Amino acid sequence: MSEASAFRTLDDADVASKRVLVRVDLNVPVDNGRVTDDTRIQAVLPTIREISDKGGKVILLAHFGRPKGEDPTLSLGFIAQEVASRLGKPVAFAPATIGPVAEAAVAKLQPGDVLLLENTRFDKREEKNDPDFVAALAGLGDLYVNDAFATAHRAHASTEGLAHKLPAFAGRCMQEEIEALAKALEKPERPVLAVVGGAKVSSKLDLLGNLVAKVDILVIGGGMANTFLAAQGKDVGKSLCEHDLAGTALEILDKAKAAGCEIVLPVDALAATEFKANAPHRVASVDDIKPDEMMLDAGPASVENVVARLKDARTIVWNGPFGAFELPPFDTATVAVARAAAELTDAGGLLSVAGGGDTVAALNHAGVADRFTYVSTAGGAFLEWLEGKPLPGVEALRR
Ligand SMILES: Nc1ncnc2c1ncn2[C@@H]1O[C@H](COP(=O)(O)OP(=O)(O)OP(=O)(O)O)[C@@H](O)[C@H]1O
Ligand SMILES: O=C(O)[C@H](O)COP(=O)(O)O
Repeated sequence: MSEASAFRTLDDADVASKRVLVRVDLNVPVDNGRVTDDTRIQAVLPTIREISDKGGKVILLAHFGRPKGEDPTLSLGFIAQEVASRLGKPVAFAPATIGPVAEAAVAKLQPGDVLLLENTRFDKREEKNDPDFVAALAGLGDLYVNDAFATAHRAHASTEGLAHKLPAFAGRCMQEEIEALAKALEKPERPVLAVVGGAKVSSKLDLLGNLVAKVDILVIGGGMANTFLAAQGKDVGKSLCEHDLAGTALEILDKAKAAGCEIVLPVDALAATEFKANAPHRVASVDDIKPDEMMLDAGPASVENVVARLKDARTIVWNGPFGAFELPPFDTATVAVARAAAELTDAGGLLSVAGGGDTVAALNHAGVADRFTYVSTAGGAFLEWLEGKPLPGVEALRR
């Protein structure tokens, strides 16, 4: 039995005229109210279309960012239009997740209609998987479809709790992700090189402890690398860094040593005093960062180190960019490593899998996403899957 057939899918769901709560990941990169990479939106269109075409009433549930309570800057209102224009049909928006406003919006739906509810994380009970909040969400639907593989590592009300309250099914994106990742990485050829970078240091650092037992080389980049460099006693100036997590970083280095996993940290950086595109910058050794400087990208010697390791690797798994790639020239390291991985993949010597909202945006920016063996919508969830951890959102869907 394939991994995906362990789940009920849309093939098993009778959606006609039903109110179908569909959890999607619309946590897309945005700049000035504009979606800069729509991969996650495109990924959920097949599920929305299929339910709508079969006469179901589609009620989309999604989060955006990490709000602490209601936060108008993190409203999903503008995303409804973004989904509608790609779907080719209207998507209504309710400025509430539960309660009378949401109920009224659901009551208006005709078969085939699509509605997006407000950011699920505006209610603190979402992340606590609170039974009352789950019940309130469940009251809005007859069926539940989870199409948010990228959020499946969270045991939240809309990603896990609902699956126990309503008949639950995997959406097409969820199904494809589970199958494709299992196929690509079931028995990865070694050496396996993992790249973990990006900005979500506190939520991803812990899992590196397990990852070092699974991969041969772990390349650490972005804000994650700064945290390790600081833990080693280096002055990282004003760089993105979680100083409190120095102890965890050192433990991970010990675990890597014990597991025989090589850790590759940056040796140089593009250092700047302003966080903006084209900020004046210099190439600096990681031992020579001034107190007012930020390491906004890995430097050329670091890139050379990574590319050299990559040439010997047979598999690369990648989440998190090397730098603030949205702001040129701090995209240089990410683009260089992405292109090197794409070339080695084209040449047939490397299997390349990458994932994450911003990571995919970075690969698209480098023009190489379609040359990778597989690109997942998921970042944190992809890393936890790699670690071998059961993902609560996936587990709750098992038959
Ligand atoms: N050195 C750095 N300093 C500041 N920001 C950085 C640095 N390196 C990377 N970043 C930022 O990290 C962000 C991406 O990190 P993140 O961990 O969210 O990756 P992701 O691929 O979106 O994964 P996920 O899907 O789990 O969110 C980008 O916005 C980028 O600007
Ligand atoms: O971007 C992601 O990785 C997912 O949307 C999950 O977001 P979170 O890390 O804020 O839970």
